Amino acid sequence: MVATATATKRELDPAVAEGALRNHGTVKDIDVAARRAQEAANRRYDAASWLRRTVGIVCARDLPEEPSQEEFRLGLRNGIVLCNALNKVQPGAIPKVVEARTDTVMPADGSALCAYQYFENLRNFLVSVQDIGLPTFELSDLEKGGKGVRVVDCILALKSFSESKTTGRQTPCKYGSITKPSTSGKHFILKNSDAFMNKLMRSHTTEPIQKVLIAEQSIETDCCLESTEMTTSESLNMLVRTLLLDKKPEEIPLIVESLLIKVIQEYECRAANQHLVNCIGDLKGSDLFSRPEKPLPEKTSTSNRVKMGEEKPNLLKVTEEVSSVGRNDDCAAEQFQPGAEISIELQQKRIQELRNSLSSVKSGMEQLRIQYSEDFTKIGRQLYILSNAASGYHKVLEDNRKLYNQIQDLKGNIRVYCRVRPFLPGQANSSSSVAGMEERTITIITPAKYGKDGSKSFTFNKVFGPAATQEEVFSDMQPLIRSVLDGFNVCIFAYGQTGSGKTYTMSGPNVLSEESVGVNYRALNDLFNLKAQRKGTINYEFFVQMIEIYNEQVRDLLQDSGNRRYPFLY
Ligand SMILES: Nc1ncnc2c1ncn2[C@@H]1O[C@H](COP(=O)(O)OP(=O)(O)OP(=O)(O)O)[C@@H](O)[C@H]1O
Repeated sequence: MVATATATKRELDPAVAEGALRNHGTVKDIDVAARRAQEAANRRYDAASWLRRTVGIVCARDLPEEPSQEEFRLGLRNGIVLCNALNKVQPGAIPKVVEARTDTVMPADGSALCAYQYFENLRNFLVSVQDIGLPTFELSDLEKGGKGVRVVDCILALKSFSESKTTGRQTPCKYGSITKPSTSGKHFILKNSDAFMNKLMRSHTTEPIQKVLIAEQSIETDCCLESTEMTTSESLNMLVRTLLLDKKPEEIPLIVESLLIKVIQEYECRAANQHLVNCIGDLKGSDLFSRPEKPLPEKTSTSNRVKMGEEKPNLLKVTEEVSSVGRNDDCAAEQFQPGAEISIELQQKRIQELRNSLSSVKSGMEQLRIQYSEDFTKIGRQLYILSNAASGYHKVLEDNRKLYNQIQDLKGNIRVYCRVRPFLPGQANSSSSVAGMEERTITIITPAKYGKDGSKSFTFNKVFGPAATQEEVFSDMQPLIRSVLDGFNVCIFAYGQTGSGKTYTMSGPNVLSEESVGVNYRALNDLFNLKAQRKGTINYEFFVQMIEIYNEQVRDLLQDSGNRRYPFLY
């Protein structure tokens, strides 16, 4: 009980304990609080003592043997003692410890070092401790209002680890509270929680409430996490009971209403803070942990300006204070308005939609690019084939021309055909001098000589009888027309006595039809058709000349005036 009394004296103001006792009216409550405070103090002493032994009293000069909670925090907040202790336990765990300058005069709040210095130390310490697998704490736990119990737990776990290394036995860690510290949520929740409690204190400060809260805070910060949660619940119950204790029944609904309003405001503020933290975390990623933690706007500054002992028992004052808290909560109200949060969410949603659209457009463009690429490849292949075909076309054409004309030569360069015209009208009863016709031979009856009839046979390339059509006659000489366009000279002419049918064969009758047109028209028609067929490869020009040879005179039949006789003068 002596140790208990000492610890209680260090941790709890007697007035607080008295106030808690008076307001709660139960000895049991204060006993529990005192016991917890004693346990917390003992563990803190244990941790401080081990640290001093481990790093030496010179290094741990700022850490008393039996430090108060504040002394404990100030002695460790630069991280030098912690880092050195860890290096003793685990040599080389922290390669570089940022030491404090000896000429620096450390003020009461321990801010002699720059923030980054103790931040680097503490961060390196926490990372190393976490790597070992020991429980860690939050950086904010070494600030005012932080949960020092976590720091104590961490140090005692390190102590156990050190002892287990020394003895070679595995010592179960009984102080595990945070095996992997969160760098965002809990930290800010802690701040908000403090602000919330301060608001309540400021709004409803009566001496008993202050005392209860001070006792509760002292207990809360020095107990383990489970105990803390339980204590918070109990403190809220006590707070509410105390608040409503001396109130008239008709005042209670209004008080409860004002409390609920505050709770809602607090909740919204926390949600906004959490959302902002998440946004920053998304933007910076892991960079969040690598930078010094910057505390949120100190919402308790307003409440700190309110004197703790100031009594406002009047309900109107309470209500006014509640609303003034909402107004004066400057940073939170300005930075984390619900409207701003909605706007940010809306912008994020739109950005996401734009990203989705951009992604779909990109994929569409990529598909189009692939499709175009495939099409171009196909076209290229076809073009290559066509190019090869075009380059080989003239060669093939030449080969074809040569082969074709060789066939014509084999058929004979000079071909003679015989055509027998039918009897003209009015000659039906006349006797024919043709004795017989075969495909290539015609037999003519010769006049009687010396009283004896005779016949004579003639052979031609082909013999056409009276029934032969214009088309049949032309089909035998049609291949020669193509030879003209291959560069060969061709001559087709008719020979025979007057009235034998030369004009009819070469040109046709007086009244022309498709079937009756003669060789000239058909040949010209073929020439123009072949020219059209070879339009893309060969260009032909046609010239026509018509002459007459009569009585040893040559005349140009297409000359309308001037000299029509040979030699022609153009
Ligand atoms: N194969 C035929 N079928 C029907 N009628 C024909 C045929 N051959 C010639 N004739 C007719 O015979 C007549 C004489 O023919 P055509 O004028 O062609 O003879 P020609 O040899 O040109 O004579 P010329 O040397 O005097 O000019 C014409 O009336 C013609 O219509």
